[in-house]
Amino acid sequence: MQILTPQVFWAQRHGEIFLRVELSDASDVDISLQGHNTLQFRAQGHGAKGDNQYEFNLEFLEPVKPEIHQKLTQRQVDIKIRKRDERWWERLTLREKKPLFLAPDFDRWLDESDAEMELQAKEKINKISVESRVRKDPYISLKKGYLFMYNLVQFLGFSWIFVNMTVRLFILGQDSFYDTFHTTADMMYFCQMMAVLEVVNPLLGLVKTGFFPAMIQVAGRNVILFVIFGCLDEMQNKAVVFYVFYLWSSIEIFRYPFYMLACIGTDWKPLTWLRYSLWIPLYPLGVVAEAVAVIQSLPIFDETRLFSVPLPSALGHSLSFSYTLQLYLVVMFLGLFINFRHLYKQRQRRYRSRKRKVH
Ligand SMILES: CCCCCCCCCCCCC/C=C/C(=O)SCCNC(=O)CCNC(=O)[C@H](O)C(C)(C)COP(=O)(O)OP(=O)(O)OC[C@H]1O[C@@H](n2cnc3c(N)ncnc32)[C@H](O)[C@@H]1OP(=O)(O)O
Repeated sequence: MQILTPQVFWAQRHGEIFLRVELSDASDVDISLQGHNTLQFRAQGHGAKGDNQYEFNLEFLEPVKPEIHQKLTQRQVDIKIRKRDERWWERLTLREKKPLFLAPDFDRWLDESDAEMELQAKEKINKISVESRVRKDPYISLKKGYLFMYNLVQFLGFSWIFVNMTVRLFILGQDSFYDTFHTTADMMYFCQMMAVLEVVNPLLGLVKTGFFPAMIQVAGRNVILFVIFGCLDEMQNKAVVFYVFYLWSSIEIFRYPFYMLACIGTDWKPLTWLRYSLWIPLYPLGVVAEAVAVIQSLPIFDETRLFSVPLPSALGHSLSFSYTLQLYLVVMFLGLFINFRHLYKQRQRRYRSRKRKVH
C-alpha cells in the first residue's frame, strides 16, 4: 500500500493550535508527540488519493504541551494542541518553508489582533459568570440607599454654604468675610457632625475609604470648627473663617455628587476629574488657612486661659492650651502629608485603571 500525505489545514490562537486533517472514515489513528515540538500523524482513511495509509510530521515553531485532543468525524480528523507558552506564532513550523500539504484553515483563521479581541471577550464572559456566581450581598440596596442619602444631604449642606458665601461676597465684598461664621456656622456644624459617619462607614465596610485618612480629615476639620472657631468668640469675626469655610465647601460640592453618582454606578468624567484634581491646590491652601486660624488663636487662649491645665504651684499657675495647639500645628502638616499622599495614590489608581480599561 502507498504511504501518502493528507491535506492539513491549520489555524492558531494565543494558546492553541488547530489542525484539520482532510481524511474521511479515518481509522487506526495514531497521533503522538516526539520531543517538545514534533507531531507525528498516521491513519488509515479516504483522502485525495482514495483509501490509503496517510501520514505526516510537523515540527512546530515552538514547544507545545504533551496532551493532544483529537476528534474523529466522518469527514475529517480535528486536532487541538496547546502551546507551552501562550504567545502568537509568526508561522506554524520551525522550517520557514511551508510544507506543501499545509494550508490555512480559513474557517477558523484569525489574525493576531482579532484573536486578542476574541480572548478579551472570552475573559469578559468568564468574569461575568464568576461574578454572577459570587453570592450577592442581600443588603446592597439598603447600603447604597443610605450612602446616596448621606451624600445628598452633605452635598445640599455644603452647596448651601458655598452659594450663601458666594452671593454675600458679590453683594458685600470683603465685608462679608467678617460675619461668615454667624451666617453659616449652624450649617457647617451640622455637616461636620454628619461627617463623623465618614469615619464610621469604612469601619462598617460600607465604603473602601481608608479609616485613617478619613479620621485625619474629619478630626482635623472638627478641631478647627468646634475648638478654634466654636469656643472662641474672638475668632468668629475674623476673615480666616471665610477662607477656611470656602476652601472646605469648594471641594465638597464636587466630592459628594461624585459619590452620589458612584452609588448609582455612574461616572461623569468632568466631575470625576474635578474630584480627583481640585484637592491638589485646595488641600494645601486649606491646611495653610487652618494653620493661620490656629496661630491667630494662640494669644487668645493664652489670655483667656481656656482649656489650660492647672499646674502645681511650684511649676506656675497653669499650662496654656496654646502649647497643645503649637504641637497640633506640627501634627497638622504631618496629616497634610499623609492625606496628600493618599489622595495622590487614589488619583493614580483611578486614572491608571481607566487607561487600562480603554486599551
Ligand atoms: C486630636 C485630633 C488629632 C487629629 C489630627 C489630624 C491632623 C489633621 C491635619 C489635616 C487637616 C485637614 C483638614 C482639611 C482641610 C480641607 O479639607 S481643605 C479642602 C480640600 N480638601 C480635600 O480635598 C479633601 C477632601 N476629602 C477627601 O477626599 C476624603 O475625606 C479623604 C478621606 C481624604 C479621601 O477620600 P477617599 O474616600 O479615601 O477616596 P475616594 O477615592 O474618594 O474613595 C474611595 C472609594 O470609596 C468610595 N466612597 C468613599 N466615600 C463614599 C461615600 N460617602 N459614598 C459612596 N462611596 C464612597 C469611592 O467611591 C471610592 O470607590 P472606588 O472608586 O470604587 O474605589
